[in-house]
Amino acid sequence: MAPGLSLAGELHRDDEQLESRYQKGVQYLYENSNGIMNRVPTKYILPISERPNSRTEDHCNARSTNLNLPVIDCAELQGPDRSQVIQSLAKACEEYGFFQLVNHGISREIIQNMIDAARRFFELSFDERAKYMSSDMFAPVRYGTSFNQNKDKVFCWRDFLKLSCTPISNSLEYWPSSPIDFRKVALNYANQTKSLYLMLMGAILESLGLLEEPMEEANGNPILKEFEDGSQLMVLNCYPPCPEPDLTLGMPAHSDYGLLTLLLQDEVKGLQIEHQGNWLTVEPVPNSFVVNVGDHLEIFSNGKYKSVLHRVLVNSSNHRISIASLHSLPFDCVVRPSPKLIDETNPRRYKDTDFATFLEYISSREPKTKNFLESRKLM
Ligand SMILES: O=C(O)CCC(=O)C(=O)O
Ligand SMILES: [Fe+2]
Repeated sequence: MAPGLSLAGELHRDDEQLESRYQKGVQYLYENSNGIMNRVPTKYILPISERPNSRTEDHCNARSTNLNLPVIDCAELQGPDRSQVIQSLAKACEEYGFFQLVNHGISREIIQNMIDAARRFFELSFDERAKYMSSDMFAPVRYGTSFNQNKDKVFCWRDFLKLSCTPISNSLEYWPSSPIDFRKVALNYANQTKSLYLMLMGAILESLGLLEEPMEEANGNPILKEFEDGSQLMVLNCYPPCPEPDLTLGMPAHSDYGLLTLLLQDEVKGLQIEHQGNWLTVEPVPNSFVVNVGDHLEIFSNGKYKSVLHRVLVNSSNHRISIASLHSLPFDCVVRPSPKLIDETNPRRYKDTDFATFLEYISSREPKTKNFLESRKLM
């Protein structure tokens, strides 16, 4: 065989080997580096214009600028004099698309147990984690890496475990059985976040003027049948230390697809949101949730509430864990602007959409193209 051909063959094989290594995720890379990974592999290096500190992007980066999000106090939301906090909620959803939720009633223990269970899952051996790898978007459990590992040309520095909770009774038996208490802890956490979401959704509907009666306070939850039957997906994110954090991202800029996301982050910062043309870092507040408006709520509110772009930075010294709980209507439901929010001065701004259209969009999309929401806009 001609030497050139043999060399090409070798290179090809090397590329394949590397590729299959990257498919195993960044925690795998980290674990197998023996603590000496000085450079980030080329696979994770973003073009200059997309790096965290790029100023050539439309947005100027503000890595050192921290943001204290508007704070919504759940105790006030459930108290007798709610009008003030309902107004603050509306303002936060319009201006930031994000808020910090405090006094939410989920105990410190449940929160800490969930973060610990997630951390311990990502510390399991690779073979144990790999049992949950799947490219099926409908799998009740899915372990993977990057954003869309079958499409991304450049990978991001993140591994994830997605747990479908719709309905939990059908999914639970597929969730990881290791660490030993994982299912119990995640189930408890999923149920608690669902109740919290329903309470918040009641307040959001009220803030949009869409509830005939104020929220029922009998058991603290509104009666919102179609929301109760809605979908819930939990995403456990793991961002290991990265040797060159300025060259890559934990998650690229994206918006979340559902109505609301309830995000728990540990004490390590990394989440940035786009606000008035800047990337601002959200300060972690212990025992609170970061809540954000998703694409479906922007559509449902006919553009009044904003589904805002956010991304995640990585760092060279600390692991970061976050847990996102994404809530929406049932998968077979059509999401459309609420008819009560459409009139002559406020024409309909979005097309109807459903979950199948969304899945089709993300599985066919080229990385970095405009987000899904843009494709639903009428003007
Ligand atoms: O890790 C974070 O802080 C954000 C995660 C996120 O945006 C997501 O899971 O959609
Ligand atoms: Fe997100």
